[in-house]
Amino acid sequence: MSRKHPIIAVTGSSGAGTSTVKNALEHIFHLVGARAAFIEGDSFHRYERKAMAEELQKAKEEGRTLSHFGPEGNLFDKQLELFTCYGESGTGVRRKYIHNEEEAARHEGPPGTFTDWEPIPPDTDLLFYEGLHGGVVHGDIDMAARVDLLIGVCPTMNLEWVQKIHRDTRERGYKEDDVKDAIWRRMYDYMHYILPQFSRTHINFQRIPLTDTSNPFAVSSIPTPDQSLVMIHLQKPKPTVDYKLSLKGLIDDSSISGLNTLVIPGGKMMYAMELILTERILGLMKQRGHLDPDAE
Ligand SMILES: Nc1ncnc2c1ncn2[C@@H]1O[C@H](COP(=O)(O)OP(=O)(O)OP(=O)(O)O)[C@@H](O)[C@H]1O
Ligand SMILES: O=C(CO)[C@H](O)[C@H](O)COP(=O)(O)O
Repeated sequence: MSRKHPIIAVTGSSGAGTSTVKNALEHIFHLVGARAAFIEGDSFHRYERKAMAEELQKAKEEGRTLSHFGPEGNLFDKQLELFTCYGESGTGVRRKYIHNEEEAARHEGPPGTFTDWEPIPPDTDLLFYEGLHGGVVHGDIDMAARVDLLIGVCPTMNLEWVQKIHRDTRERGYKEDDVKDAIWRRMYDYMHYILPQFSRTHINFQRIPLTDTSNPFAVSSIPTPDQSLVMIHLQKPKPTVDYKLSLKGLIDDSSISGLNTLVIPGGKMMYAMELILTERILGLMKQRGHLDPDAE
C-alpha cells in the first residue's frame, strides 16, 4: 500500500473479462485526470510460447503441474519487485506478451514472444495492473498487500469458459480441443492461485448469465449484457446501509441480495463500476495530494 504511489489491480482468470473492465477504468482515469502506468499481467509469464510448449511436455512426462495460472509458469518475484518499487518510488519496468498477429504488428515482434523490458513512464499518479495475479499470495510473496484497490472480475465459471472459448478460438486461432486441454491442465492452479484472490479483493464483480450456458462448448454466442445480471460484492471496507441504499437508488432495477451484495442488470455494469470506483479512485488521488480540482 502506498499513499504516494497507489496501485490498482483488476484480477481474474483468462477470459473473465479483465481487459473489458480495463476500458471502464481507463475512462475513470481520464475523468479524474489520473495518469496511469498500465501493466499487463501476461507479461509476467515465465516462458515464451515455444519454450512453454517444451516445458509443458517435460512437466507432463515428469508428472508436474505447470500452467499460466501457477508459480511455475510466472515470475511472481518480478511482479512483486515492480509493485514494491512502484509503491516506494513510482518507478519500475514493464514489457508485453504478444498474443496474436495484430499485437505483433503493433509491437514489432512475433506472436508468442515478449517485448524487451522498458521503464514505465515517469510521473504517473498510479500503477494499473490487469491480469491473472493482482492479488496472489504464494510463499513469501504477498501481492495483495501491495495493492491499494483490488478488483475481482469473476463471472460464473461456465460463463468464464464460454468467454475464453470464444476469445481463444475466434481471436487467438486455437482449436476447441486446445482450449479444452488448457482449461483442464490449469485446473489445479486455478483452484490454488486464482480463486483464493477473490477473498482478498476490495470488490468483486460477478457476471451471471441468464441464458443456457450449461455446456460452454455448445454455446454459440456470449450472453449479452441484457442476457446477464451482475453481482457486486463490496468486501472492503464493509459498506454502510446508507451507502448500499444510495447505490440501489442510483441503479435502476437493482436489488440488495445479501449483507454486502448488490445485484444489477448486466447492462448497468459499466455505469455501476463508474459509480463505485470513481469515488474510490478519487480517494486515492486525494491521499497522494494530487487531484484535478474539476474532477469532483
Ligand atoms: N461484460 C461482458 N459482456 C460481454 N462480453 C464480455 C464481457 N466481458 C468480457 N466479454 C467477452 O469475453 C471475452 C474475454 O474477455 P477479455 O479479453 O476481456 O478477457 P480477459 O480476462 O482480459 O482475458 P485474458 O486475460 O486472457 O486476456 C471477449 O470476447 C470479450 O468480448
Ligand atoms: O490469456 C492467457 C493467460 O491470461 C494466455 O493463455 C496466456 O497469455 C498464454 O497465451 P498463449 O497460450 O496464446 O501463448
